[in-house]
Order: sequence, then structure tokens, then C-alpha cells
Amino acid sequence: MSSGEAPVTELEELEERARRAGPAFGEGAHILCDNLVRIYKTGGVEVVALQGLDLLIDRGELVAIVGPSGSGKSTLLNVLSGLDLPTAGVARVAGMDLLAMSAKDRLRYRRSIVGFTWQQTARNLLPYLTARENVLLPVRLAGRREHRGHADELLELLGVGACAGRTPMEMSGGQQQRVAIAVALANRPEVVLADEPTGELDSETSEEVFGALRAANRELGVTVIVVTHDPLVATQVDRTVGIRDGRTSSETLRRTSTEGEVIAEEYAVLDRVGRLQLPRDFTSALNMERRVRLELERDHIGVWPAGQGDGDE
Ligand SMILES: Nc1ncnc2c1ncn2[C@@H]1O[C@H](COP(=O)(O)OP(=O)(O)OP(=O)(O)O)[C@@H](O)[C@H]1O
Repeated sequence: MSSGEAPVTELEELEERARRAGPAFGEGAHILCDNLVRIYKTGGVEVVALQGLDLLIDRGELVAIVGPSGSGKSTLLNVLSGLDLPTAGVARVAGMDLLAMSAKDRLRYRRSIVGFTWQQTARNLLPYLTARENVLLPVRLAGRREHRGHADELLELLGVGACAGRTPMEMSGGQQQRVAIAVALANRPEVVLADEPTGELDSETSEEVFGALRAANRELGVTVIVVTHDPLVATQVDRTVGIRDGRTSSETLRRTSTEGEVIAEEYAVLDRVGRLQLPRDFTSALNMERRVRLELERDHIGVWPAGQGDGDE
């Protein structure tokens, strides 16, 4: 049946309706988490680290994940890196279903689709190898061929070209983190995940590390997710996603004003079924508990504390 003709049978009508249904949630996203759940069981106690987390990231985005300690940031990164398996939900990166990968696919995924940097600088680099040798190591392990200048080009791009012949001991903490990013990029991954890359650094050095992540994102087109506690971050990346209690709770978008000023605007997240989490300091300032009154206006929705006369006891 051509799309212009009227459907004739019940099946054709259903097919026609399915065609009109529009794209599925997250279709086209480079990274998709849909209702992601991760429960840890230790000594008979269950800890729900991710409680139905939704997240969509487009190809080529540079996104920071922030949130209080214990909110699930590292758990999310471990799932996305293919190190850990979620308990339920959907996690898809570059078209690969992370819950249904074979062991062979998982190895390929971890070797060539994602690159990862750890917070502990010492864990990222082998101490007896130079920066250049550290970058070439994952290439050799993956059995790939890269011309000799590949490592030097990456180090140059990240502003640590001068460190190519030095061992980690001969570099500062910020230089080590930038070399670690080069290692993560060595196998030309589509996605780089960085766990607290500036956790042990002062603010000036942190800016250099964020600059390196931006260079990788801009010049190589790689999608970057960085987990951080760094208060600077909202002005360093395009989008900051806040996580609270194992769910995404807020987003901050960075834009440049017409005067060239960098502005970070915070938004609440509206989930797929229309749920919205109001910030706790807003609700407690107005004594909002259990229910609120909503009013649809022409260009916004008003939210009021439920008062007397609204049927609240
Ligand atoms: N292997 C594990 N076994 C049991 N519980 C765990 C495990 N890993 C994490 N958790 C728990 O899951 C929750 C989320 O932890 P996670 O490390 O993801 O948080 P986080 O936001 O990265 O915290 P931080 O900023 O302190 O690193 C916490 O309550 C933590 O205690």
C-alpha cells in the first residue's frame, strides 16, 4: 500500500498507525538510558544506586554529570563504560545494547567504542612508560595499527605535546590527567567517559583539563561525559546534568549572551510521563508538601501551595 492510499484491512490500518506514531524515546541519541536501575546487594542489604534514571545525550555533546556524594554518578559511569551491568532498564551507547552484549562484543565495546579515565591519576598511566608509550599501549593491546605520530598528535591536541617523552613522575597532576585523556582517545573511541578528572587539582589546572576535554570534543567529534564535583563546571561544558537519589533532577545549559558573556541557566527535568521534580529549597520555602495547585496560563504553568479551600486537611 502506498502511503497516500486509505488503509483497507485492520492490519493495514494498524501498520499505518504505527508509521504515524513518531520516533521512539531516544531514537537517534548517541547515549540512551531509559528507566535505568542498579541495585547492589551486600550482606542481605539492598542499595538502590540508580532508581529509574533517564538520560539522552546526542552525538558530539560534552556533558557534565554532577550530584551529591552517593547519588549514583560513578554507578552510571561504570554502566556506560561496560564495566558493570544494570539490574533493569535500557542502556544503549552508539547503537549497542549494554544489557544484551555478548562477552566478545563487550570486549570490543570497551576497547574501541568507549575510552575511560579514572579519578585516581595513578590508575590511568603505567609509571615506567612515557606518555607516548602509555598512549600507544591500548592500541597495541587492541591489535590495531596506528602510525607512530598518532600518540604525539593526541598529546599535542590536549596541550601536553612537550610531555611525550616523560614518565608520569616527571609530570604535574594536570598533565597526567591530560595524558590520561589521550590514552582514553588512543583507539579512536566514539565516547569518552571521565570520572572526576579534576578531583585532585586546583582551579587553574582544572580549567586546563576541561580545555583538553573540550578540544577532544570539538576537534575529534567525540561525545564526552565527565563526572565532577567541580563548581566551575557549568561554565566549562555545554550541558550539566544533576543527579539526585539515582535519578536525573536538573539540567544547566550554557549559552553565550549577545555581549559575549557566558551564562549558565538551570532547568528542572521533565520526564517522559510529565513528572517534574521541584527543587527542595523551593518547596520548603513555600511549605509545599504532598500536593500543590497548578494553573495553566498562556505561556507558563503556575504552582501554588495547596491552601485552605483547596480541600487540604
Ligand atoms: N559495589 C557496591 N556495593 C554496594 N553498594 C554500592 C556499591 N557501589 C556503590 N554503592 C552504593 O550506591 C550508591 C551510589 O554510589 P555511587 O558511587 O554511584 O555514588 P557517587 O554519586 O558516585 O558518589 P561519590 O560522589 O561519593 O563518588 C551509594 O549509596 C553507594 O554506597
